[in-house]
Amino acid sequence: MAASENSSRDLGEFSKQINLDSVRDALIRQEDSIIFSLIERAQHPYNAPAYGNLAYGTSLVEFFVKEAEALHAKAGRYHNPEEVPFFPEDLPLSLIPPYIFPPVLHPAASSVNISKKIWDVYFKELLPLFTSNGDDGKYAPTLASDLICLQALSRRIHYGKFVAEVKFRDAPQDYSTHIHTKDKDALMKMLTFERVEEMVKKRVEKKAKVFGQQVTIEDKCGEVDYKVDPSVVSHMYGEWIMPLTKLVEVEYLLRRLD
Ligand SMILES: C=C(O[C@@H]1C=C(C(=O)O)C=C[C@H]1O)C(=O)O
Repeated sequence: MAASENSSRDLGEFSKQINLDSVRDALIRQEDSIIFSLIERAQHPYNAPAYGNLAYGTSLVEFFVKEAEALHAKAGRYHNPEEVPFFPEDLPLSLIPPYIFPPVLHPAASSVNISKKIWDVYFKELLPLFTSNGDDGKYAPTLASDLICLQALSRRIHYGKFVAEVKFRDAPQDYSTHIHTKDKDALMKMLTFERVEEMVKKRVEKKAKVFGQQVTIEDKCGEVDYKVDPSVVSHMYGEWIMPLTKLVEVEYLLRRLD
């Protein structure tokens, strides 16, 4: 649909329809993208030369992601408030007319960007957990898979802005008290649902089992070999993906009354 086709009435209606169930459904759907992206990347070993500095001070991965983001920017990817680039500096303008996304978020949302943290966590913590040691020399498909992983993780983690918005709308007075006093701990406590987090960890472990097994015509008995260790996926969610999503929620809420 072109920009001119989304009427302001439709945009307003959509903005009102979003609720905690719908944002949680979106997060559940994004689990599939994240797990499939990890499975794709795990086909290759760690491939250290893709991440080391090249002679002129950058790395192959930085070059690859910057160039890819420039192309995606031209195609309008970053008009979408769900998409946050890793290298926002000097991105080219979009060549296509903007699609007008429903104005769900507070305008200060655009200043919430934890891409650098996500980048560091992905390369320092996550990648070594689900790839084998070694170097197969196939850096182009390796980096293409890294890009998909990074984008899926970033979209999920920055989606915390939408989660925070619906939580704020459900209890504006309670959140406002802690926003005024900039009480990050109190905000973190209010937005945390441990029971939901336990369900997320169990579900992603199950999805990693279902999506990551060798499918054969004959039924096989005995040990199943998974493409990515399901307990590692659950661990990643518990240690990094959910905490970073909550960090985005807190950062968004702190700016919600600006
Ligand atoms: C995203 C939410 O906020 C928090 C973060 C969660 C997550 O990242 O999956 C889950 C539960 C909450 O502690 C939510 O309430 O659904």
